[in-house]
Parts: sequence; C-alpha cells; structure tokens
Amino acid sequence: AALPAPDIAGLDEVLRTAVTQGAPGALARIDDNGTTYQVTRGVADLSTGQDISADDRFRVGSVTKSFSAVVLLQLADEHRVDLDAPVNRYLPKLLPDDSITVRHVLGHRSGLYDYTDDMFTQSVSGFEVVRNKVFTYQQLVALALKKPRTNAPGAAYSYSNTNFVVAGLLIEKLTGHSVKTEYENRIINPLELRDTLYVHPDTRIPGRYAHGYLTPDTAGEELVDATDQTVSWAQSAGAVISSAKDLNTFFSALLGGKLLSEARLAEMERFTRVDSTSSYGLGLRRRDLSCGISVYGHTGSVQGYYTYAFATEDGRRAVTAVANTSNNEGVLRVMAGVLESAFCGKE
Ligand SMILES: CC1(C)S[C@@H]2[C@H](NC(=O)CCCC[C@H](NC(=O)C[NH3+])C(=O)[O-])C(=O)N2[C@H]1C(=O)[O-]
Repeated sequence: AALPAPDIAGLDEVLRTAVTQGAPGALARIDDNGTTYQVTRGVADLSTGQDISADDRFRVGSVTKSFSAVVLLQLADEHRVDLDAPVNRYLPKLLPDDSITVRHVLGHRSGLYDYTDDMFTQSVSGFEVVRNKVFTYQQLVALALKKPRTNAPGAAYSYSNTNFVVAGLLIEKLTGHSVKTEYENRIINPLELRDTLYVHPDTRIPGRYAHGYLTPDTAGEELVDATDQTVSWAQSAGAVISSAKDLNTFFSALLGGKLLSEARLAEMERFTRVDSTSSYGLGLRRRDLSCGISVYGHTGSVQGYYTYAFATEDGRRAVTAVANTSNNEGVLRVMAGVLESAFCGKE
C-alpha cells in the first residue's frame, strides 16, 4: 500500500516542542522517492545564535553501529567471516567464553557488560574525564571484562557498546585496515557520502556543523558545549560524523539492497523484540509505528546529539532527525514523534 504523505506541519511541531523541552536546535530531512523535505528549529550555536541548518554535520553516536555491522556483513558475503563462529576464532583469547559468536555481538546478545554504564554515571564529570582521552579497543574491552556478564551468550538481548568495540576489533583483524578505511572503501566512497567522516581521534568536526550541548544531571545548570571530543570511548560503536542527507542515503541504500546480498540483509533483519514498539537485528533497529508501518534504522545518543535515522523496508522513504542536546529524556521522547510524522502522515 502507498505510504501516507509526510506530515510536514506535524514534523515542524515535533521539532518546535523539542526546542521548548530544552534542545537549542533541531533538524529533520525526509527523502521520499526523489522529493526532499527539510525542517529546522532553533540554533546550531548558542554563543553566536547561528540558526541550525538541515545541512549541518553532527555526531551520529550509535548510528555508527549500522556502519560497523554493514562492514562485517559484507565480509560475511565475501566468506571472510562466519557469523556463527566464536569471536575468539578470529581474536584468540579476547573474550572469556569461546561460545560468544560474531552474531551474538552484532545482535547485543553476547552478555558483555557495557563499560559506559560506569563511565557516564555522572553525565558531565564522566564526559569531562574522557572527552580528550584516546583509548585502544583493548582498553575498552578490558573495562567491560572487569564486570560480570549480563547473560549467557545468546540467551537474551542486552544492549552494550562493548559489542561494537569488539566489532571494530574484528573488522581491523579480518581486513588489516582501520575501521576508517573500511567505512570509506565500502560505504562512504561508493555512496558518495560527502558529509560523512571518521576522524577519530581528532576532536573537531570539519566544515559546517551544529554544536552539541550536554544537559547536566542537575536541573537548571548551564548546558555544556560537548561538540569537541575524541569519542574514543566509542569509536566503532559511536564515532561517525555525518549529515541528515548522508544518513538518508545510507539507510535507503542499505534497505534498497545496494550494500548487502539479500541473504545477509535478511540476517541483519532477523529481529529480537526489545519492547512493545522496537526490536533489534544485527546493528539495525526496527520501530513499529502506530499506523502499522515498520521502519528500519538506528538511533544515536552521544554527548550533545540525539539522532533518529530510519527508512521504509524498501528504502524509498528515509528520515533523519537530530536535536543538538542529550541527557534530556523529554527531548529524546518528543523526537521519536518525527517517525510518526514522516511515515504515518497526518493523524
Ligand atoms: C542505547 C542508547 C540510548 S545508549 C548508546 C550509545 N550512547 C552511549 O552509550 C552514550 C551514553 C552516555 C550519553 C550521555 N548520557 C549520560 O551521561 C547519562 N548519565 C548523554 O546523554 O549525553 C548510543 O548512541 N546508543 C543509544 C542508542 O542506540 O539509541
């Protein structure tokens, strides 16, 4: 059945509400079968008052996990990795349990503890400790292995950044290249994603970008400009920089079958239910909307930026929406409304 037309007025209302809830600015871009819609509210920079633009670069956070999953699934297509093999076959003795497989890692079913739970208990001070730090993947995995695992391998879904740090280690071991090189060779260059960069460990966002502001844990305290950071605490789990246009191109291409074989895309879309409206596949989320449509993509929450990047099953309509604040549940919840406006149209 044909999709309802996007509700642009509704989309604008969502972004306006996100700003009243505390985001300095918000942007959204819909690419719908060749037609583009762009909506913005508020500012990219609190110090200059510069308006936010739908073309601004931003930190995508965990949308990076979809990039890492695509690289590993392409390696599976090339018979260079077996998704059901133990991670330890490729990275001897990395993990304490030979039964943790590559598929467990990509589906957040490994049970590996998420080291960021300890890192960011205090949002601002935790961020200030790591914002200029450079970690190795091994250091991050070692932090996770200090804590008990959350479940037996494959027994349950439990979201953990550690899984996609392991994915980064796998990519580098299997290809002999950095994740940067593999993102560029397999995704960024073929799709001509001109705004998409992996600059780790550089702390700056090149070109035109929206500043990102971390909301403090204590109400009423000043927002913290979190724009410049290494994101070394996340790397292959969260350090990509991109734009709304590029993320729409990426998810449209992925879901349109341009990045993976049908078989591998089907494996990426084998979902575990997370809650009443969302499920997780391999580095891919599915959100079930009120109008009966399911959309596929990923969310991101990195200091200063909330991202929703989703597309229809055939990839013909995609939306990316960003609010340039984080640690603000109200903004995160409101921003989920962009999916209803973009895909379900007017109520
Ligand atoms: C599962 C998530 C939500 S968390 C995960 C990843 N982001 C992180 O792990 C960073 C967490 C700290 C971010 C920080 N929060 C705190 O410090 C809280 N004390 C803030 O809001 O700026 C990402 O991105 N994912 C989101 C995802 O996949 O949607």
